[in-house]
Amino acid sequence: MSKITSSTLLKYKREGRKFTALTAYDASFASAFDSEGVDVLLVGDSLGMVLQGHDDTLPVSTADIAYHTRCVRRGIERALLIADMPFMSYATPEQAMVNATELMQAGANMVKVEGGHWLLETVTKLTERGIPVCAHLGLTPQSVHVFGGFKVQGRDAENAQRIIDEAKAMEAAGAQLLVVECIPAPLAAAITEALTIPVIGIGAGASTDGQILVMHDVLGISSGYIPRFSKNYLKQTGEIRSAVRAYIDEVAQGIFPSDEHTFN
Ligand SMILES: Nc1nc(=O)c2c([nH]1)NC[C@@H]1CN(c3ccc(C(=O)N[C@@H](CCC(=O)O)C(=O)O)cc3)CN21
Ligand SMILES: CC(C)C(=O)C(=O)O
Ligand SMILES: [Mg+2]
Repeated sequence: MSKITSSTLLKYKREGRKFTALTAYDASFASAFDSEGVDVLLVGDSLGMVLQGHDDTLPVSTADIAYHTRCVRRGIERALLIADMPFMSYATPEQAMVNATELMQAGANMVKVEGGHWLLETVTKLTERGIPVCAHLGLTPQSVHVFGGFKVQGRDAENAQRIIDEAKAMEAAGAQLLVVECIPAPLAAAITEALTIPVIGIGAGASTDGQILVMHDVLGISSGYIPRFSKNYLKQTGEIRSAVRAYIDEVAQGIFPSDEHTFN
């Protein structure tokens, strides 16, 4: 079984084959998701909320992400493994290089960073030095206190255009993947079409190249924030592996996300 790389995902995009991503934080879930065929696993800083019980992702450290990345790495045979860089761990290019190195050496294949124009130099420097980067635009949860809540982004024309410009600039700077979170579906569709690199959506409609969800939402065990765009697949299947297969199948067939999981 050949490993998924950024080239594989680029090929999927060209072929119009939708791919699936899930968060994972330990070896057992990672192995189950990987063996059922999830293409991308993310050690998300969402672990600050779903594992640690915080109200946001800001308390998460690079050491936390590195620990869970080492755990998830041991459960993977096929999937691409992305590690989130936590809040303030990439505030300068120098900090980014030190902390991204820690995550790559913990077993990540790629690191993910939240932000737009201010982050371009960092994306270029990481990529030049051999660290693949996934960019993250739209609702970037590390900025929740700037946004004033977990709110849909890019609703007005000016902000929508800024996000499109930032997406193109991220690709030009060397980003190999892009996550767009909580933006109107037409905006996500425009970004997906404008970029060569694959775009993964969460709360961004059905037109992106791939979909990602937080595993606790898919398995119906989140408390507190349960985003409207997520779907509990355990409820309809009753078994974890079947739930994951249902998620993969619905993404592949374009059934998920439907209108009820989409902002317009
Ligand atoms: N369990 C879980 N699932 C996630 O998807 C997730 C996390 N945790 N933690 C980190 C971030 C935070 N995220 C969130 C959390 C809440 C909303 C939310 O409540 N959104 C409103 C939209 C409000 C509006 O219309 O502007 C919603 O109804 O979904 C969205 C993203 C996404 N990520
Ligand atoms: C929701 C995804 C994209 C994420 O960044 C996380 O889980 O931290
Ligand atoms: Mg994250």
